[in-house]
Amino acid sequence: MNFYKQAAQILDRLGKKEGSIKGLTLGNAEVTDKKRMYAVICETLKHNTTLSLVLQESKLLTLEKKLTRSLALLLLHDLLLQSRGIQASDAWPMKQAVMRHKARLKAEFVKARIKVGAKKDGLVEGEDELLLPRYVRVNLLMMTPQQVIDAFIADGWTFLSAPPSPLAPPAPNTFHRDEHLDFMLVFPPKSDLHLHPLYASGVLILQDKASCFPAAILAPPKNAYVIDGCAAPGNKTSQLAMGMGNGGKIIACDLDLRRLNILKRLTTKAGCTNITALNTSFLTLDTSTPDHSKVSHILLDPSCSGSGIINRLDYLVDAYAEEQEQATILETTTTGGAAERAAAEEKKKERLKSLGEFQIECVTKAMTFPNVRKISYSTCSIYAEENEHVVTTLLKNHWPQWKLSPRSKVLPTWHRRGYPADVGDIPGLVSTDEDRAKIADCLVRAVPGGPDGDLMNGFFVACFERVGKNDNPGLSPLWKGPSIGAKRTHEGMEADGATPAATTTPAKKKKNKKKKKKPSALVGDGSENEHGASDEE
Ligand SMILES: C[S@@+](CC[C@H](N)C(=O)[O-])C[C@H]1O[C@@H](n2cnc3c(N)ncnc32)[C@H](O)[C@@H]1O
Repeated sequence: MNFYKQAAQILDRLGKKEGSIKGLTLGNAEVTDKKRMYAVICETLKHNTTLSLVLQESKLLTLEKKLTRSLALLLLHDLLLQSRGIQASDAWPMKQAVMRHKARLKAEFVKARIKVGAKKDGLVEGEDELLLPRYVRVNLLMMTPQQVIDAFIADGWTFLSAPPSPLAPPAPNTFHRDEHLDFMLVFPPKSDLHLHPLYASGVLILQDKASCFPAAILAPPKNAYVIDGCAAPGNKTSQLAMGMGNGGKIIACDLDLRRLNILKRLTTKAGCTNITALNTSFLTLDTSTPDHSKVSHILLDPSCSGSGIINRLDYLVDAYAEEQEQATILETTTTGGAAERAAAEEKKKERLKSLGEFQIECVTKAMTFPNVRKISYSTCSIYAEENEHVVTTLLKNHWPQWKLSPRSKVLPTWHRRGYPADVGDIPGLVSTDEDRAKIADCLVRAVPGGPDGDLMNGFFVACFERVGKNDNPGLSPLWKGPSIGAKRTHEGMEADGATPAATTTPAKKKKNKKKKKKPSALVGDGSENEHGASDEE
């Protein structure tokens, strides 16, 4: 069969979620040139936002009725993004159908690139991927950052004592430590470390910087009982185990058995020994079992739109499947006009609403564990519906039992915080711009891509703390001020012997106790809770 036709069939099947990219390409006996097929499918998905825009603006599918959407995307990909062009005979009618509009398609491509480059839907394609550094988490269960640095220097790499300023990825063959997370090293974009012996032995973990934020913020003490509620494939679980020095217990729960098996494999490779994997819904966990009733910390990273993720294939497939569905609605209606576009927009809104409801349900469930004190909630979404809106609803429903951890405990030196305009009103508690700014300051965001973004995936984290019997939840609007410009801290660095962000020295604690506590409303004040100890002890 013609290569493009077969590729189009594979895209259609991916759109219907009938298999994985690898399964339908590399694992497909009917595909002869498996490597080429895998590459074409991945690249077309990566550039799907731009190519779909070209398709829409050029009206190619209306002008050339024989072309299907998936075939057109593949041919556009090769025409517009490959120097060798479409690899098919000039006599092939489908190639002719595209080439007839070559000039228009190229013009639309230039426009689409500008639009998409300006972060359409938060997905930054193509070139932006090249700008992202390769972030490496050093697995402190196996080696210290300094040992890894020395190993790379011995391999001929140049170690930079500070990150480039202004913010940029390191130059080729140079690397540096991350300025916010001490266990993280930053390498040039596209550094392929998969064959490095330290990667093979589980010392190097290739994990985006933003994805390390939730476990660093939750920072459970070494002997804690912890649940990672939506855990697979397990990068955050293994980071938790690292921070706890393999002490205590982590219950890693995921609904998807295939993904949970990946978690088991990856956490074993990382030398984690305190993890119990459970293939079940977090929402149905019995909170009264002996183990579950000891749980003090919960990490929740539930399914989300993935709209902050730059070019990760599973998210690209999801986005493609959704777009296929919407495009089918538009193409099967006679007018293809405003009403259908509005319907498609409505559908997207409904999806975000239902994701938001699921996310709220997850955190609400977490709050029912009898001894849970701290919950980190995160998404890799750029949408307020899954981020600030979720936080507002949870605060509305659960204050004064739960409040937000203050900025001083939530990556205080990280500059990108929540968006005040997206924090909703809470009658009697949050109504002014000042209130919203204070809530937003407790939240962490990362803007995807670069150069205007944070050179990582888009991300969001909030941390909730249970208000203890002796804590005064306060009355609006008396939050304690944010600690902007606080000293550099070492979040999540317990295993390395460093002091986590919220830890105070015993002397300071005594002093703090004497001070009359300022009442705070929805934002915690960073002081001790009812258990009489900070989490990091
Ligand atoms: C964003 S991913 C988690 C990524 C993971 N935290 C990591 O860092 O590797 C969301 C996960 O939630 C799982 N999930 C969805 N609904 C769930 C539920 N009700 N209970 C447990 N897991 C669920 C999905 O299978 C998926 O693996």
